[in-house]
Amino acid sequence: MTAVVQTEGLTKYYGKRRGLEDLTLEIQPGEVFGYLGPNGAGKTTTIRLLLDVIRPTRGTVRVLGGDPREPATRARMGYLPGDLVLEERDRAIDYLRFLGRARGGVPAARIEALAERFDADLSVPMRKLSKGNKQKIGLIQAFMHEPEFVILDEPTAGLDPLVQQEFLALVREVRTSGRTVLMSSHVLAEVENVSDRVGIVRAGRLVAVENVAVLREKAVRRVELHFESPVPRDAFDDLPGVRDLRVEGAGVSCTIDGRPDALIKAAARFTVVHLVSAEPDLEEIFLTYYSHEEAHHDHPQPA
Ligand SMILES: Nc1ncnc2c1ncn2[C@@H]1O[C@H](COP(=O)(O)OP(=O)(O)OP(=O)(O)O)[C@@H](O)[C@H]1O
Repeated sequence: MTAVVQTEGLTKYYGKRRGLEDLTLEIQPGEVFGYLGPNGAGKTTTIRLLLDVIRPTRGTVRVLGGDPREPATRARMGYLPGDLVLEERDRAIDYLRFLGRARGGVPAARIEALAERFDADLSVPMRKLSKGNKQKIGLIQAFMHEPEFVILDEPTAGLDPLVQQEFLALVREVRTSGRTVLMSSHVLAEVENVSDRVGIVRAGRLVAVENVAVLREKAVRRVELHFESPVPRDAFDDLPGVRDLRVEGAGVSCTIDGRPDALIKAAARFTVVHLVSAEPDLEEIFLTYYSHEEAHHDHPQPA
């Protein structure tokens, strides 16, 4: 199977300023890859290299098995830029039809169906659209020619929650059809529900690539259980992965590292009336990666 993205030692300097350093990454067909990092980390630089908007200082990049410089490769891709600029005088519908023709013909019904999903008004001049409504036009043009590989730079910026849900549903459909998505964000919550893997970039370097399922399993979560009648503390003492245990009457609360299996089995001996489990906070895991990286770079050990 040919990788959709394959980079080796990909590096970009803007003069002396580092944009991206030594990125080696593969993304496989049918994957949704979340690309995360704080402002200035190098996300947009990576995306522009994949699209041949800028050229690498060194290293190699292949996209869909080809050279991103080839128009034939570009034609198989969809792209939502982070700094979307739209021709202000045009109506959105005219702009989308124009792009559709330039891309070899996109059925009008497909444009209309996407507009309906995103509740986008295509009939007004684009200068009259709010930021969120402009972003919808950007998303429609990124998906409407059904590209094999969609690259989205901060796609959910400015979208209201309902439209965000619709967008995530569309990304899942694209994956189901075997196509591939790369989406960047500086907010983990925006990508974790839809991504198969997440790459974390910081200060121009890829710090970690993790399977989202693995991240979730590693994650720390807070759990509260309420029972029908008071439970003995020793039933919950020394369970693997359980810490910060508090038992007060019929209530038990604790923090779980990894799997909740031992706690669930201990609790199952009593009658559980209520259970609350806070979503794992993946931000904390990322902070762990970040601080390792910092320790490595900023405080080198003497040889
Ligand atoms: N055209 C440019 N000229 C000079 N430096 C640049 C240029 N574009 C990016 N940089 C620098 O490269 C580094 C990475 O920037 P990049 O835009 O790739 O980050 P990002 O992760 O996309 O951040 P953001 O979320 O803020 O868009 C930053 O230090 C930035 O200042």
